[in-house]
Amino acid sequence: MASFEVIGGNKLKGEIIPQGAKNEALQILCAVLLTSEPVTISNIPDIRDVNKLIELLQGLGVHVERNAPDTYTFRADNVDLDYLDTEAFVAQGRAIRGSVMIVGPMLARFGKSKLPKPGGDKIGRRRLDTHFVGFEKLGAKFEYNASDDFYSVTADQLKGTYMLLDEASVTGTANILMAAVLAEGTTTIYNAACEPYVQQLCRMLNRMGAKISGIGSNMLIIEGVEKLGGTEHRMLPDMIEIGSFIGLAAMTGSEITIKDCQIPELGLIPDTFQRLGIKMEFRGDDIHIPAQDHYEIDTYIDGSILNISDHTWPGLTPDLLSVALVVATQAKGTALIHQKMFESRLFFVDKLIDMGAQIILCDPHRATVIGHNNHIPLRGIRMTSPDIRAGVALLIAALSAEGTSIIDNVEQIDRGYQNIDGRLNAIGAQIRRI
Ligand SMILES: CC(=O)N[C@H]1[C@@H](OP(=O)(O)OP(=O)(O)OC[C@H]2O[C@@H](n3ccc(=O)[nH]c3=O)[C@H](O)[C@@H]2O)O[C@H](CO)[C@@H](O)[C@@H]1O
Ligand SMILES: C=C(OP(=O)(O)O)C(=O)O
Repeated sequence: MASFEVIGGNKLKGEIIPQGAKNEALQILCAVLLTSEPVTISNIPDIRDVNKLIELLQGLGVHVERNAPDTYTFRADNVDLDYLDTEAFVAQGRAIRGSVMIVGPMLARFGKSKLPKPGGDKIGRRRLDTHFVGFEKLGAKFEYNASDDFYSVTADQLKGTYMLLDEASVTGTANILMAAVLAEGTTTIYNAACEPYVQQLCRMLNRMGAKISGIGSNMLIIEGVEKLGGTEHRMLPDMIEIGSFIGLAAMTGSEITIKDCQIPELGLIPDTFQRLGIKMEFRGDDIHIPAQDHYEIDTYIDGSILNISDHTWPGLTPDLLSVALVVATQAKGTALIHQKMFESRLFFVDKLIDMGAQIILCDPHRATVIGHNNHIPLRGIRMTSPDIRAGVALLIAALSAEGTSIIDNVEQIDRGYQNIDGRLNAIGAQIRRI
């Protein structure tokens, strides 16, 4: 297990370019299984979860060519279904959450797929019912083997239908959509997730020959087609990384310009950090955060305490609440952080409390943060990164803290942030990988 030694208290200064979006990449990479023709994808982040998914695709027989550091061409013209029965596949499937999205494309194109319980963050219950109920509605036969946690689906020919999802699952919507594009007839997915990740997938599938309408809404209508062809696709910048950099700039009092953010795709993210008191300027498509010694949390019109909570898109993504929470610890004022979706994502606050933050963990979903207004700096300590976003929140805390911190288990951060130590050191951070 690798660790970061972080010397805190430095102000950072400079420009940073966000990586391509992790959660979009996991969907888009699975979609290459839908065609035998070449698909070229650019702005692919070089991070653990994405590289693991690329290895899984290679195991399945997908031909992978790296044209540039962030650009690959994939050709799924010789997929090996027997690979689904190998130990290597089981290990790869269990390692990441994104592996679940091979099921829809494999089912649609080859009539069968299976998967062990996928990995990903241990942040609470992460059920897959929405995915498999959706496949069943399209006519697939589903089996679950509880002894080895294996999910299997088979179908001769999927048939389009109307379905109302029990929840607007992000990966569930992507998975069902990728099955429906090759089904016979029309599928309507109501209560569909509509994150930019899903919108990007829809646009890519349409370029491959799919007929999807309702993109960006919670009702997707898909007219099935017989086959799909190759295409080119470019990933959006990672909105979670952009939010993390905004939080980092505020906590360390740094002046940072985040380049090429595709600001219209960020939804409520800039607004949320502005409500925490962070000043920012939109310069073309860049976000400039000036150095700020103090920032003050907004209140509601009636003076009551600001509540930052997650919601399905276009609400605030749950993946940024850990960063919002850490930012609030040095703001002037009080905020309630309410993580509605996941029940184990706020426990990392005990480390922030050890660092000197004033936080009351009200219950597994809610924490009240009383900001120090930068009068009392956090103290460097030794801590472990429990999940990807808590990991980055602790890194931000350590960079702002007085003294040295050690963060263990940084593989969790590497799952989603490309060369984070190198990129932050280039603008003045002191992070050593040990
Ligand atoms: C690889 C990937 O893309 N991972 C993202 C994806 O995970 P993933 O697709 O696994 O998450 P889901 O959207 O399925 O659901 C996330 C959690 O929220 C709950 N839920 C979901 C929808 C809803 O309307 N109500 C509700 O309570 C679910 O029960 C679950 O506990 O979306 C999550 C929610 O944005 C993000 O945190 C993950 O980073
Ligand atoms: C929860 C996340 O990832 P995953 O779904 O891959 O575990 C995340 O990206 O914050």
